[in-house]
Amino acid sequence: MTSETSNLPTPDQIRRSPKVLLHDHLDGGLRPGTIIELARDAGYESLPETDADKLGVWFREAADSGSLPRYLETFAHTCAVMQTKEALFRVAAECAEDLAEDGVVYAEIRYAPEQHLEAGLTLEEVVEAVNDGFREGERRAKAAGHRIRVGALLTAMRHAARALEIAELANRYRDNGVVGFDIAGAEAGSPPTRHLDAFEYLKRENNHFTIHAGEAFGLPSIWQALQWCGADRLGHGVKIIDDIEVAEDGTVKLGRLASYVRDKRIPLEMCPTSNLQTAAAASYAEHPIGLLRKLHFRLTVNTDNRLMSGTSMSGEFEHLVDTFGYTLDDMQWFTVNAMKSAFIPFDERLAMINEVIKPGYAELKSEWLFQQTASTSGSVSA
Ligand SMILES: O=c1[nH]cnc2c1ncn2[C@@H]1O[C@H](CO)[C@@H](O)[C@H]1O
Ligand SMILES: [Zn+2]
Repeated sequence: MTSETSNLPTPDQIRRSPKVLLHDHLDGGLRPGTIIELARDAGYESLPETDADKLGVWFREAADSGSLPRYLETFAHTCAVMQTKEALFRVAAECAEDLAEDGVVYAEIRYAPEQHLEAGLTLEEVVEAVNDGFREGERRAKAAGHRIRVGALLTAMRHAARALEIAELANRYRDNGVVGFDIAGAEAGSPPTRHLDAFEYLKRENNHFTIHAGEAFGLPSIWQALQWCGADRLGHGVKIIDDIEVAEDGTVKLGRLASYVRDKRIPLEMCPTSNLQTAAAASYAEHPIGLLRKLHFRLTVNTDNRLMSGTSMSGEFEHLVDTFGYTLDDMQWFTVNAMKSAFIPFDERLAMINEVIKPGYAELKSEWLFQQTASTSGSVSA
C-alpha cells in the first residue's frame, strides 16, 4: 500500500466519488414501493407482485431474459403507473433524490413522452410534470446535503412514427429542462434512418441527440446512427467491438468505423449490467468496455435501467473495479469523459469538471496519505 493506485476503491469510496450519468431511463428507475403505491392510486391491477421486495426481484428476473424485446416488456408495468402529473412528478423527484444519494452530481435522464398520454395528458404536460419533479428532487437532495443537477432527454420510440413531433417538443423545451433527444426501443427492424426527418430537423436547429445503437444489432446500426443521422453520442455502441480485430500476438486492428468512432471521440454510453441481461455481452470480464478502455475510446459508464438491472452508478463501478481492477484514476477518467460528453453548454461542463469532479476525486485520492500515517504510527506503537 505505497500509493493510491495500488488500492482498489472501496464500495464506500465509490459511492462518495462524484459520478456523471448520461444514460438512464426514468421509466426504468422507479422504486418498487412507489410502483405499488402508484398502482393502487391508479387502480392498476396487473402488477405481478404486491410486495416491494418481491416486485424488485421480479423486475430483475424478468429483465434477465437474454433478449432486448423481452427485457423491454417489463416497461409496460412502469409506464402504466406513470400516467398522471402527480405520478410523473413523484417518480422524477425520487429519481433525482436516489441518484444524488448515490453520489451522482450530474445526470441526463431520458423517457418517452408519448408513453405517458393514456390518461389524457398532453405531451407538454408530461414534460412539465417531469421537469417540476426533477427540480423538486434537486431541492430535496440539497436539503439532504447532496448536490445534483438533472437534465431531461426526450426519447421517441423507434417502432412508432412520432419522432419528428418529439424532436420538435425537445427543441421547444431546450432552455427549459430538456437538454437533448434520443430514440429507443427494439433495435432490430427499426433502423435509425427511419427517423431521419427528426434528426435532420434537430441538426438544423443546432440541437443535440444520442441514438440507441449497437446494442442488440451490430455495425450497420452504429454506422447509420453516425453517418446518416449524425448522432452526437451512441447509446450502448458495444457492438463496435465487431469492427476490432485482436491478433494472437495481441496486436489490435481497428476497422474504418471503429477508427472513426475513436478518432472523432464519439462518446459511447456503456451500460454493462443491462448488456448482460439482454445478452449483448456474456459476462463483465468479456464486456467490450475492458478492451475499449485500453484503446482509449471515449467511454462513459451508465446504469440504463436501475430497477430492471437492480443497479446504481456505484453498483456498475463496483462490478468494473472487481473485474478490471479500475482505480479512482480510472473512475475519474470515465467521469470526466461523461461530463465532456454531456449536452449542457461547454462552460458549464468545464466548471463541473474543474470545480466538482476533479476536487472530489482529489479529496478521495488524498485519503490514503492519512490512512497510511495512522496505520504506520499504529504499527510502531504496537
Ligand atoms: O437498453 C435499452 N434499449 C432500447 N430501449 C430501451 C432500453 N432501455 C429502455 N428502453 C426503452 O426506452 C423507453 C423510454 O425510456 C422505455 O419505455 C423502454 O421501452
Ligand atoms: Zn437505454
